Amino acid sequence: MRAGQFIRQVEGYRAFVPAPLPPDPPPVLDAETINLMSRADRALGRLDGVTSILPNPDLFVAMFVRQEAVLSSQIEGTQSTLEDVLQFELDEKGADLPKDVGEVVNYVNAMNFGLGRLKDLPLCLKLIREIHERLLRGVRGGEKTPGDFRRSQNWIGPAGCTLATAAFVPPPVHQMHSALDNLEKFLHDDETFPVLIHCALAHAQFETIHPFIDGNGRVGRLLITFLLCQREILHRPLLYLSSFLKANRAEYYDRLTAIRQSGDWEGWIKFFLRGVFEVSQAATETARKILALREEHRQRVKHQALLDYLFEQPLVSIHMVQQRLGCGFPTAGKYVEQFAEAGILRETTGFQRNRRYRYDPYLSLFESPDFSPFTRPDVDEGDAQATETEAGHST
Ligand SMILES: Nc1ncnc2c1ncn2[C@@H]1O[C@H](COP(=O)(O)OP(=O)(O)OP(=O)(O)O)[C@@H](O)[C@H]1O
Repeated sequence: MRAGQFIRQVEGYRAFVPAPLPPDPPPVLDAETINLMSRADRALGRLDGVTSILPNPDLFVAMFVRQEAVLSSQIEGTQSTLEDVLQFELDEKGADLPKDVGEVVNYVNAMNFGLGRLKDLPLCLKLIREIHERLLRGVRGGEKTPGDFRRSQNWIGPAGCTLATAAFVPPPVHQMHSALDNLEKFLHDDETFPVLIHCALAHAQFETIHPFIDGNGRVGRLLITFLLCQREILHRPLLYLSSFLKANRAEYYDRLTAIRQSGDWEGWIKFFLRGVFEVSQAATETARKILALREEHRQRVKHQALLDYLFEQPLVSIHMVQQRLGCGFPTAGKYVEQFAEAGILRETTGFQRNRRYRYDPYLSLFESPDFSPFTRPDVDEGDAQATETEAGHST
C-alpha cells in the first residue's frame, strides 16, 4: 500500500509499518490543494511580516509560546490556563496551581531549547530526542524514558484498550528505527516538496511512527514550528497548530488514520493547509491588536521601558519591576501606581504587602475567542469521545 502495510505479528495483533517518505506515487496537488497552499503561504507571510514591523517582536513571541503550550497540554484534557503559567513564572511556590503547569513550562523550555540548538544542528533524530527529554522531564510521562526512543511495542486507542483492541499499533521497534532513519533523511530534503507539504508529510509520518512511549503529539507539533523556522519561512516561532488540532480533534485523528488505511495523503495535506491558514490569520490578527494596544498605551504613560516589560511579563510585582528597571523599590512602586491610575495595571491581591499587578487589556487579547477562533459547537470534548485515543505500551 502507498502509505505502508499492516503486518501481523506472532502475538496476533497487526502493527502498521509505514512506507518511506516521500510517498510513492507522490501526492496529487489538485487545484483545490494549490489554492489552499497559496492561501496558507500568503497568510504565513503576513504573519511573519506583521511581527517584523513590531518594535520588539520577541516580547510577543513569548506570549504565543506560552499560549501554545497551554493549548498543547490541554489536548489531553489537562487543566492549566495561561494565567497559571504566568503565575508560576512569577512565584514557583504558587500553592493553588494545577499540577500540570510544569508540563506547560517544560513545553516552553523545550521550544526555546530546540530553537537555540537549530542554530548549530539540523533538525535530526538527536535533536528530536533532546527536545523530548526536556519536554517530559519530571512531568506527565516523565517516568517513561524521556529522551529515549521506545524499546517496546506501544499502541493507541480508547482508554483501557489492549494491543489486540487498539485503534492503531505503530511499527515494531526494529521497523520503527528504519522508519525514523528515513524520516531523518526526509527532514533534510528541502527540495522535493513545497515547505508546507513537507511539514504536513513529516508531522503525519512522525505520529504514525510514534517513536516515544509518551509525548509524541507534543513533539510532533513542535516539529512543524521547527521546520518552518529552520527553512526561514518564519523568522520567529509564531505558528502553532494546537488550537486548530484541538478544535478539530476528531477530524485530525481520522485524517491520520485515513493515510494508513487508504493512503489518503491528499486529504491530510488539505486539512493541514487549512489549519495553517486559519491559525496564521488568527495570530496575525492578534499581533495587530497587540500593536494597536501598545500604541494606545504609549500615549497614556511616560515610562516606556515598563510598558515594554509588561508585554513580556503581564503579571508583575513591584519587586520584579524594581529588578527589571534597576531602580529603587519606592520608584518602582511609584511607576506601578501611575500605570494603575492610567487603567493599565490592576492590583489583584488586595494586600498591603507583596502586591501583584495584572496587565488586563493585554491578557484579555489572549483570552478572547478571537485568539483561538476554531472551537465549533459540533466538535467539543464529548464529540471527540468516539475517536479520542490514549497511548499505551507493553511492559
Ligand atoms: N488514530 C491515530 N492515529 C495516529 N496518530 C494518532 C491517532 N490518535 C492520536 N494520534 C496522535 O498521537 C498523539 C498522542 O500521542 P501521545 O499520547 O504520545 O502524545 P502526547 O504529547 O502525550 O499527547 P497530546 O498530543 O494529546 O498532547 C496525538 O496528538 C496524535 O498526533
